[in-house]
Amino acid sequence: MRIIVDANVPTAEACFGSLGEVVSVPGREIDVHTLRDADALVIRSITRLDASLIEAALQAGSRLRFVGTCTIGTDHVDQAALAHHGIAFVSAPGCNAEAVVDYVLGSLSTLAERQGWRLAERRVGIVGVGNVGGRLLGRLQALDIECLACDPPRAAAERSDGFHDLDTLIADCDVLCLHTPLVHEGPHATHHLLDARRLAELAPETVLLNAGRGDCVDGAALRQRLAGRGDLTAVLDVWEEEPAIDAALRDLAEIATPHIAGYSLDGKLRGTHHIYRALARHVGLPARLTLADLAPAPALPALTLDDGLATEEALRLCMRAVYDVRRDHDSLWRETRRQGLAKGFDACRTRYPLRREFSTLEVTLRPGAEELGPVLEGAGFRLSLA
Ligand SMILES: NC(=O)c1ccc[n+]([C@@H]2O[C@H](COP(=O)([O-])OP(=O)(O)OC[C@H]3O[C@@H](n4cnc5c(N)ncnc54)[C@H](O)[C@@H]3O)[C@@H](O)[C@H]2O)c1
Ligand SMILES: O=C(O)[C@H](O)[C@H](O)COP(=O)(O)O
Repeated sequence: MRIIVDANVPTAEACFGSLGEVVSVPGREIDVHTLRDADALVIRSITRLDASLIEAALQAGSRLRFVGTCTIGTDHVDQAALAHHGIAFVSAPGCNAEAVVDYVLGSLSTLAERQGWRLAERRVGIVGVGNVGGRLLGRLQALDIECLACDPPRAAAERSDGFHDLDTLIADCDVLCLHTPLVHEGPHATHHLLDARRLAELAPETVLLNAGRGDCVDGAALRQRLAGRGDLTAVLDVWEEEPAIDAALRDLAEIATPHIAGYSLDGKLRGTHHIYRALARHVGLPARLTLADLAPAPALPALTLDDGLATEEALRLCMRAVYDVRRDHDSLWRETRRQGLAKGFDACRTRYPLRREFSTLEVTLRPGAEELGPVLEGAGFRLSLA
């Protein structure tokens, strides 16, 4: 069996090598020629697998029977076209959700420090309360931060009154976090969910964070609002037209990163392992590797805190010890200037430094520092007492 795997999938050979011959190809270069000799395809979100590519590959003699994406998002794959041709499709729901939540907490904590406010004073609106948004809600509530949730599909399916509509979040929240999938059609379409009208309605000083998909926000309208009134703070991880992003919007965003919110090693390995198990099942072979076999021990497994740190200071210190979002902002800035927008954006992603999740760090509290426990645990760290 010939398995084409995106070159940005870690541990590909270790996992898929036991199931067949692995051919590594950069995700943006996977085309009809690559697929002609493929039995299985393992991708990430940058490979656009549309109906015309699938049909061209099959007409060229491809034996493709399985497609797996090691990602949460699936908008890059025409699932109906795959089903039409009897090709199995599997994605990895939730695989990097914890990493996205780490990114959001790290970004908010950085803004709070720069702009002189406290996280606990802000009301956060979460749009899209699935694997990512649901975990974010849980961690923010554990930090005693007031949250409003907006998820019309869930509200309808669960007949719950725990959800609010988007306009309520826009009117009542200081921070708006977008974690919606990209959906083009239907009653809950998300393309330009934040359009010019809604962007104009955001109150001055609002923080708008998008870690869902770039097309969920009208980028040109956001650019105009930021350039014109200059009274919003934007945190953007995802962009329209990736990798050729809007340079002016990059410059106006307070935190601008190259679609890496979910790029923890842990998240990538969960995605790879999920697809490895699915492909093994598909071909009737055993999947002997466990997730624990793939993940190395963290470089920073533990740290100890003494008495004397203010709560938000301690939180920021622990977060940055594991993951500092400012590094990704700086690298997007540097590489897109040095190499041009598209090349620089992709370079940041393909050469992404090893990043672990907050839960890989054990924080030991010395006597006198015990009161930091609930907040650190709420943020996702493991705790022990000295
Ligand atoms: N930036 C990154 O690195 C990164 C990483 C992972 C996922 N993502 C993106 O985030 C999206 C969400 O991830 P997830 O794991 O939470 O997915 P999920 O499918 O578990 O949850 C998505 C939620 O959004 C809700 N939703 C759908 N349409 C909506 C609308 N119009 N308004 C409000 N809510 C709506 C759904 O009901 C669902 O509960 C993914 O589809 C992916 O595109 C980005
Ligand atoms: O949907 C996802 O899981 C994320 O957006 C994913 O982390 C994006 O990374 P990529 O697939 O582009 O490498």
